[in-house]
Amino acid sequence: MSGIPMERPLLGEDEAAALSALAARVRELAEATVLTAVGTAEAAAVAAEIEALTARLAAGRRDAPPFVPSGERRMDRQIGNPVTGALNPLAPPVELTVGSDGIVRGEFTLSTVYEGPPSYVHGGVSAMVLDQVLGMAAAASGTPGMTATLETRYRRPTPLGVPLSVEAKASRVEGRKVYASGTICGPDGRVTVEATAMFIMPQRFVPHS
Ligand SMILES: CCCCCCCCCCCCCC(=O)SCCNC(=O)CCNC(=O)[C@H](O)C(C)(C)COP(=O)(O)OP(=O)(O)OC[C@H]1O[C@@H](n2cnc3c(N)ncnc32)[C@H](O)[C@@H]1OP(=O)(O)O
Repeated sequence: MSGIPMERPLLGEDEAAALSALAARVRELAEATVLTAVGTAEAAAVAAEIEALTARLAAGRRDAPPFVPSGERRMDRQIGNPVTGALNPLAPPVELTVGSDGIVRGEFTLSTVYEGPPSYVHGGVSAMVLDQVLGMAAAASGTPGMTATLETRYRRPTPLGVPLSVEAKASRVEGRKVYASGTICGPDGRVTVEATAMFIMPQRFVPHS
């Protein structure tokens, strides 16, 4: 069992917008931190200011990341998600849409905070993005589930700082199992990473089980 409660408070529109704007500033801070060359004294002074700002935010603390009321699909509500969540400074965030053809698509750019090999995206970050997008494709098929397997094939390096596209689709459903596949492409449209995955709806979530 997780130590984080399942029940979540729902954010209103104004609070979601304000906290998303805060997360955007923290994302900028993370990149500025990785790239800064201000010197040790200035870095120490900024660290002290950030410590004070963190204490201000922690003065009112929730037990778990909040949700927003869902749109058409329940999967839209996790605003703290590390891939798509506007509220999460660790998320790029990747904005995804689900087409009437069941294909989940998104465009995103990854900054230097996601660097693996110099000037390229970390392979684990690509896998995380694909896990999310394939998982949403599985959910869009009507059978959401937990990732049971995820296989990635890194065809060529994925560049940082340029627009990337990602898409995925569920290929088949077998009872509680859903199979999905997808790709990340560079700005030239060539595939950099391919993935296939299998998601399983836990027995406890099966209606009337
Ligand atoms: C659910 C709601 C989610 C909402 C999502 C919204 C979209 C957001 C997108 C989010 C995206 C991000 C998502 C994330 O990040 S999810 C986080 C990463 N994934 C996990 O933490 C999953 C951990 N594992 C489990 O919870 C359980 O093991 C699961 C749920 C996977 C199965 O436990 P369950 O008790 O249900 O299984 P069972 O024992 O009755 O077996 C049933 C069948 O499955 C077969 N099998 C089992 N495991 C595996 C395996 N690993 N590989 C291959 N096969 C496996 C098994 O042989 C059997 O086959 P058969 O004998 O019937 O042929």
